[in-house]
Amino acid sequence: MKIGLGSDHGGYELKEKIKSHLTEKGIEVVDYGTDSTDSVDYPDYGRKTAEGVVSGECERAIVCCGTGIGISIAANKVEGIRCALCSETYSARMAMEHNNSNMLSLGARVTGIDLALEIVDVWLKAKFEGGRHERRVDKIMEIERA
Ligand SMILES: O=C(CO)[C@H](O)[C@H](O)[C@H](O)COP(=O)(O)O
Repeated sequence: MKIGLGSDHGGYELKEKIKSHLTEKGIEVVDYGTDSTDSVDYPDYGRKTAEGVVSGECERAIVCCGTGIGISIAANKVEGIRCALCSETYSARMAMEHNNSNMLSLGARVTGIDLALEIVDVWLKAKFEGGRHERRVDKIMEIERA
């Protein structure tokens, strides 16, 4: 599985930790930036990372900014993206099992590194349950086509 990663300056350090964490597990990553803590605009990186998922360059992606809010809002504007902002593991699991999210967002100024890495692991391990949830996710995607 290839995982995309993106962040603004506020999420840069967390993105780098996630990159090492995934690489150590043998998971391939595609890094869409940013490349330092110099101030940048989160919509640029939310969009770029989301487009990597939609194009198929990566299967799923993880984005980080200060709160995780701005970058998830930006990512969710890209057609085909379901980006879930999570600050605990239960929501991360549900975001896959029920919502079939293809992107995870984390707030580097909100969630500590150890918890953030646990959230990443839970989200990556979880599987979409389908069934009634498929109908609901299909309805979400219909909104984009309306
Ligand atoms: O987009 C955000 C909030 O929704 C992120 O937290 C950004 O990282 C934050 O706004 C950046 O703020 P800064 O004061 O420019 O570092």
